[in-house]
This record gives sequence, structure tokens and C-alpha cells, in this order.
Amino acid sequence: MITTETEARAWLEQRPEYTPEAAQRLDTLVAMLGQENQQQNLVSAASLDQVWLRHIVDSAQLLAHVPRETSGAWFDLGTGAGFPGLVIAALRPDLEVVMVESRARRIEWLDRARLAMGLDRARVEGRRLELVDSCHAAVISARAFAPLQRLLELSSRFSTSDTRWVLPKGRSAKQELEDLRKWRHVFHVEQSLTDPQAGIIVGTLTGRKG
Ligand SMILES: C[S@@+](CC[C@H](N)C(=O)[O-])C[C@H]1O[C@@H](n2cnc3c(N)ncnc32)[C@H](O)[C@@H]1O
Repeated sequence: MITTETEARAWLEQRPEYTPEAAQRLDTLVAMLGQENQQQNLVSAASLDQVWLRHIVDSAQLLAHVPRETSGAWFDLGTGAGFPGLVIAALRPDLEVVMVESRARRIEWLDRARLAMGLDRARVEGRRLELVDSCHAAVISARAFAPLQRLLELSSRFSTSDTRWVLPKGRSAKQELEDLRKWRHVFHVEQSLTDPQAGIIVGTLTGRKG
């Protein structure tokens, strides 16, 4: 388990995606987030004291559950402050990372951060998810966006049997998966590296029952 900022930085440093350029992009994000959080409530002020643990590595750990050879679009739903979307884009600049976010000030923030970080292949889909055109996502992530059942209702149209879902779900991961009735899936729960109580739902969606 990663419990300190030092351990979080050390974990990142051993990731193959953590190039000098990626490190610079993440440093830019951390600096900008600290400033922007004084203008709008993006993340809790307390969490900024552990920003590498609570936000950067909490997001980056999702990469361990996605095959390295994955190409295509990574859809991050309800990106808000930028998590995990901006972190994934910083570490995998080769991927088309699509950050779906509906609130105007957050859309403006995400776009500004994306440009400052030099993320040419990432983009912000600044509207409600319900209004985004259907297309195929290679990966779908969503942190603190919606309960699992609702999340699948809203976003299964972006998924095929090849789409990898990676859903940080906090303490409710196992329960939400057990309660899932209407869907056929090959999901399981992985332990979060940043919170002993939290799980990440990982896997593929194979269809809807009935
Ligand atoms: C609780 S925040 C989580 C933000 C970020 N994923 C994180 O973990 O820090 C949820 C975000 O989803 C956005 N959101 C909620 N419903 C949405 C919808 N239907 N379409 C797009 N964005 C939505 C909100 O504006 C908000 O920024």
C-alpha cells in the first residue's frame, strides 16, 4: 500500500510511462491545480496536501489494469478536476484521451490545463455525457461519477466486448458489483494501491440481460 507522498512519487518513478516529459507534465498539473483550487472548488483543500497520493497516483494506478498495447480512445467520464483523465493523458500522450465534463468552469479549466501540459491528443468533450455522439471507446474510466448501475446505463453505448472498463469505486466497489443485476459482464474488483478500503472495478461488459 502507498501511504505517503514520498512513496507515491517513488511508485510513479518506477512506471515505464513516467518519462522526463511525463514528469514535467504532471508537475505542471500539480502547480496549476493548486492555483486553480483557490478560484474554484475542484478538489478538497485537505487532499492537496497529499496530491501525489490522493489524485496523481490514485489516477495513474489505473494504467496497471490496461494492457500496454491498447490503442484507440480512452474515455474518462465526469473528469471534473482532471482525474483520472489529465493524469492518463500525461502518462500516455500517444492515446486519444477524451474527457467528458458538463460544468462550464471545469471545461474551461480542463482545456487550459491540457494546453499548458502540451497534451495534443487529449480533448475535452464539454457537454453532458448523454449528448456525446456514440463511438467506440478502447477504455472507459470514471472516478466519483455515478453509481455502477447508472454509469452503465449512461455509457454502455460507448462499449464493445473489447472495451476495458477501469472504475475506481472507493469502498463500495464489491457491493456495487454484487448488486449489478441487469448486465452481463466479466468484471472483478482490484485492490486500490492508495486506499486499503477502496477497490477498482476492472473488466469488460458483454451485454444486457433481458
Ligand atoms: C464528483 S466529480 C468527480 C470529478 C473527478 N472525476 C474526480 O474524481 O476528481 C463528478 C464530475 O462529473 C461531472 N458530471 C456529472 N454529471 C455529468 C454528465 N451527465 N455528463 C458530464 N459530466 C457530468 C460533474 O460536473 C463533476 O465535475
